[in-house]
Amino acid sequence: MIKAINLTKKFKDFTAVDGINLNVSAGEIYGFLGPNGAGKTTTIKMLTGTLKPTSGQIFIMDKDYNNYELEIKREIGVVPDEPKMYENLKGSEYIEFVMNVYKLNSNEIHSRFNEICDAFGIDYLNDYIGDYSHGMKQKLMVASVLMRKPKVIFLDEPTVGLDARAARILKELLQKYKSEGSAIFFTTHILEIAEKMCDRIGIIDHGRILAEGNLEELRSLSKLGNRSLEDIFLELTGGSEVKEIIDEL
Ligand SMILES: Nc1ncnc2c1ncn2[C@@H]1O[C@H](COP(=O)(O)OP(=O)(O)OP(=O)(O)O)[C@@H](O)[C@H]1O
Repeated sequence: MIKAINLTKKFKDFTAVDGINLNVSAGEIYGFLGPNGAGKTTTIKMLTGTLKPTSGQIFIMDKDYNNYELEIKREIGVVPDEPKMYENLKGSEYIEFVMNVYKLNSNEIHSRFNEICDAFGIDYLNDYIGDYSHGMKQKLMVASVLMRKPKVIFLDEPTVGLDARAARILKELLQKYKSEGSAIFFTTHILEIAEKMCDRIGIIDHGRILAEGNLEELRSLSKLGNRSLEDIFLELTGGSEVKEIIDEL
């Protein structure tokens, strides 16, 4: 469902993403981990068509971005790291706008949207988005994407700003969509979430994928043996000296 071949992004002479390959299937949750500045958001922006790759190819549902950009954008769901929404619209007007853009008018979509709002406790649709907190915007953004039940869903650090209940609901919803065949690609800094939710995990640093696989496969790559994802992550990304740094403080 999501395929990237030799994907590269350079900003002038700095290479932010360096020839990565990705393959995410239907019914799979793929977690993309990496330290700050590793290249996660740049990758997601390329996969979702908001940033043009310097080189490489992207296929979404077997369609090449170069030939089917609009069709792909119509099909995918994207929850960006910052919920950018029209601040001068009310929540209800924003949802009407999204429904018009995507030409959605079925009872099914309306009732799914209402169910997601109930689950998240979104009871502020009559207020202006400009007055929402980050978490309130994030929940509305997630609802506006998931109501469409996209077959391919990208989320950039989706739980940031969500309270524990909303984060739990989001995790459950993603599991449900996965079980119904969606391919889900998300970035996170919360290793516990990746450990619990992902079928496969890719660890990126300095624009390159250092390791990829399920937890067992990542463990077998680690010199440390049967360790947590946090240990593996720190070992691979050069953070294993953390303890020594703390000890010296
Ligand atoms: N438009 C840009 N122009 C120049 N450099 C950029 C641009 N966008 C990103 N970069 C650089 O590319 C690198 C990767 O950035 P990116 O935002 O993809 O990292 P990230 O893994 O998402 O980090 P974080 O976890 O901190 O969000 C960083 O060094 C960043 O400064």
